[in-house]
Amino acid sequence: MSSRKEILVFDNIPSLRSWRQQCIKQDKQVAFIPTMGSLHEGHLSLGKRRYVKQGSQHCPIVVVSIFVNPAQFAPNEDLDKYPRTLSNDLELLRSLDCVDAVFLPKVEEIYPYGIPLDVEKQKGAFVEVRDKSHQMEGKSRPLFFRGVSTVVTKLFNIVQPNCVFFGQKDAQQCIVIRTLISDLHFPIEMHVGTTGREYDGLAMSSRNKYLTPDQRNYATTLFKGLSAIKNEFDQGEKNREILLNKGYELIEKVTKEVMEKNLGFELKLDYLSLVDPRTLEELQEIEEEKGAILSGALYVGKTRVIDNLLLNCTL
Ligand SMILES: Nc1ncnc2c1ncn2[C@@H]1O[C@H](COP(=O)(O)OP(=O)(O)OP(=O)(O)O)[C@@H](O)[C@H]1O
Ligand SMILES: CC(C)(CO)[C@@H](O)C(=O)[O-]
Ligand code: BAL
Repeated sequence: MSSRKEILVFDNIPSLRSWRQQCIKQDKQVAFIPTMGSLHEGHLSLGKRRYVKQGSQHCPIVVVSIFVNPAQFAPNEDLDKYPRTLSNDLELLRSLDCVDAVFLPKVEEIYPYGIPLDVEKQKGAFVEVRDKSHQMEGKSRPLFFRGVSTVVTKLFNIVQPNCVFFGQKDAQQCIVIRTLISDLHFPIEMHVGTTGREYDGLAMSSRNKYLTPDQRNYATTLFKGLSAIKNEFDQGEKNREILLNKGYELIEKVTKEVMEKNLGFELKLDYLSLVDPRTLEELQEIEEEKGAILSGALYVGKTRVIDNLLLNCTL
């Protein structure tokens, strides 16, 4: 019978730090996967990818953090009801058999002055990645990337990882973090894992737990819209209007269907976006060699589903 690797659980900064010091003394490199918990296969694939690809010689130690970060939630968002499933998360991580430590910091330790969601009332140090945080997701969630950049900076300083793993599902987040690593001179190598999807294409996400069975059936609408656009791009179309119209048409058709069926919820498209992967500027025409990030957000009832597809580019 194979014995499972024990996972160390650190619930405060000093204990994590003193363990990390031991790793440094032993010259052991650390891989780090920050999460907000409520883990699913999408998260786990990030861990497996590190394990398989990097191999135990590169980063033999894997640390996962679970922290629902209040600073990235707007006052009208779902901080209070965000799924928290710690014992299940720990069990899933144990089943991976490649995670060495889990970091579970408390809100009071990460934000010693408290963290009111009203930004005017916040105190202390915050981190902004300007010019990469106001487009796409940032347009709908204006302080989201300030919250993400701040907590990721704090976590990087505490964990001191050699390499970090983020998911393509949050494409703009990957670009913001890459810029943060470079501009703040963190000696960290960043890796992006491809989006883990359900059998029907829906991007795995902790928030999918909010969906009722009827809503779940229609939650693939965004992915279908994005895929219709990508299909057109793959056949040679490069013009924004023609491309995006393919997506709008499909999403509008399904939106009407949901309304007519009177299912007790609505589909509401928040945005579709087609941007330059470096500048995040909206594109009128895609240049073959530069490619584009195609992304969007769709409300399925009150649940906001996001997704993206890369058109001839990487993150
Ligand atoms: N389907 C997925 N495939 C690959 N990586 C993912 C997937 N979903 C999330 N991740 C990545 O896992 C990390 C932690 O994400 P997080 O804990 O916010 O989960 P989430 O499912 O994205 O939650 P939410 O529903 O709040 O968006 C991030 O780097 C995120 O991009
Ligand atoms: C990177 C992150 C853990 C910061 O809270 C979060 O935004 C996420 O899970 O994608
Ligand atoms: N994965 C993104 C976390 C959030 O939407 O808050």
